[in-house]
Parts: sequence; structure tokens; C-alpha cells
Amino acid sequence: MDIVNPQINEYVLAHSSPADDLLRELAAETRAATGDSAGMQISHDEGEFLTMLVRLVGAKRAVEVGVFTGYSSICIARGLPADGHLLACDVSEEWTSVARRYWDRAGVADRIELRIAPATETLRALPTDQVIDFAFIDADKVGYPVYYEELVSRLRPGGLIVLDNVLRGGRVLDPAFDHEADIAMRKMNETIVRDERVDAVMLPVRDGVTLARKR
Ligand SMILES: C[S@@+](CC[C@H](N)C(=O)[O-])C[C@H]1O[C@@H](n2cnc3c(N)ncnc32)[C@H](O)[C@@H]1O
Repeated sequence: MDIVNPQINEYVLAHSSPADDLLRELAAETRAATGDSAGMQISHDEGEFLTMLVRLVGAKRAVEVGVFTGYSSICIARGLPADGHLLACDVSEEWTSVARRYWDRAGVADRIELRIAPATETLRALPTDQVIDFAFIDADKVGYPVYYEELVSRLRPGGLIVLDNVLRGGRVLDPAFDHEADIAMRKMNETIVRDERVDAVMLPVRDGVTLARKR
């Protein structure tokens, strides 16, 4: 199911600040190098959205779960101040080797710390008093509840967690879709809307994005 009419998506893209040449080159290299997996990359308009959110929150300390070839991490890092820090979590040396090259070229490598390990391990190992201003979750869907909990407990008041793919192509609507990722996402969405620690807004941006802001 298309969440948004494809023509509307094109129009949205055409009327958002355009991605620069570097991000377009990264998208093209990702398509050439990873084939069908390239569909995991966020879209240009979602990237601009992330940069704007990071700036609006005034974030300095950010976390990303799910780096792939680095598109969203560049967008997040560009929204941070020069002394900002992005902890980037992924399990793939291969995909993140592309990301490292583009972080260098984007001039943001000095603000990104990459940890190659299951994100559950990385996040659980963070000090409990570590303060996070902004987080983006875009990795294995079954892991979302753990990632959300580890991040929300460290989020400062006014801090923001952004979760991607919360609509799963519309499959969250129908329990007949019983893939573990669809089940996990339904549970995640129910948890967030009942979580009294945050105000939550779910938006039909691409495959669905939830913004959870700590009270
Ligand atoms: C949807 S892609 C991320 C796309 C990325 N945000 C972008 O804009 O290009 C999901 C990523 O999550 C990573 N991943 C999968 N399972 C993971 C886990 N348990 N811990 C950390 N990363 C994981 C994959 O290696 C993959 O790079």
C-alpha cells in the first residue's frame, strides 16, 4: 500500500530544500552497490526533515540506530553544532565503510562515532546518566522496543526520538500480517501512544514516522 500517493510524494520532494550533490552521489552509489537493499535508505525529503528536527531541538548529543551507507547520519550530523556528537550504531562493516567515506567528504566525520555491534549491546552499555537530545531509530524492527526504552530513559526533557517505518507499508493495520517485524511495530506504536513520558505524533511521511518528545 502506498502511504502517500506517489504523485504527492514527487510534489513534496520538489517543494522541499533539495539534497545536495554529495547526498545524490551517495544515493546513486548505494543503488549501484547494494541493489534492492538501497530501498532501506531514507528519501531526500526525509533527510531534510531530520536535519531540520535536529536544528529545531537544538540537539548536541544524538544517537542513530541503523546507519546503512550513511545518508541519515549525514543529515543528522549536519544539524548538529560543530562540537556536537552522533553515536552511530550498526552491525555491518561493509555498508558502514561506504558511510565513513561520505562522512569524510561531508566534513562531519569528526562528530560521528561509529559502533559496530548489535545496537541493544551498544545502547545498554551507555551510562544510565548519559543525556541524549535526539535519536533516530531505523534498524531491525524487532529491536525497536528495546532501542526506544534505552533511548527514552536517557532523553532530556524536550529531547526527541524519531522512529522510521512505523506504518510498515500499511501492514500495521491488519493483524493478518503476522511477520515478526509487523507484530513488533504494532506493539511499539501502542507502547508509545500510552507512554506518559512523551508526547507523540505519528506522521504519514514516507513509510510513517513517529516523533516522541520527552515531557
Ligand atoms: C533501514 S537501514 C538504515 C538506513 C539508514 N538510516 C539510511 O538512511 O541510509 C537498517 C540498518 O540497520 C542495521 N541493523 C540491522 N540490525 C541491527 C542491529 N541489531 N543493531 C544495529 N544495527 C542493525 C543494518 O545493518 C542496516 O544498515
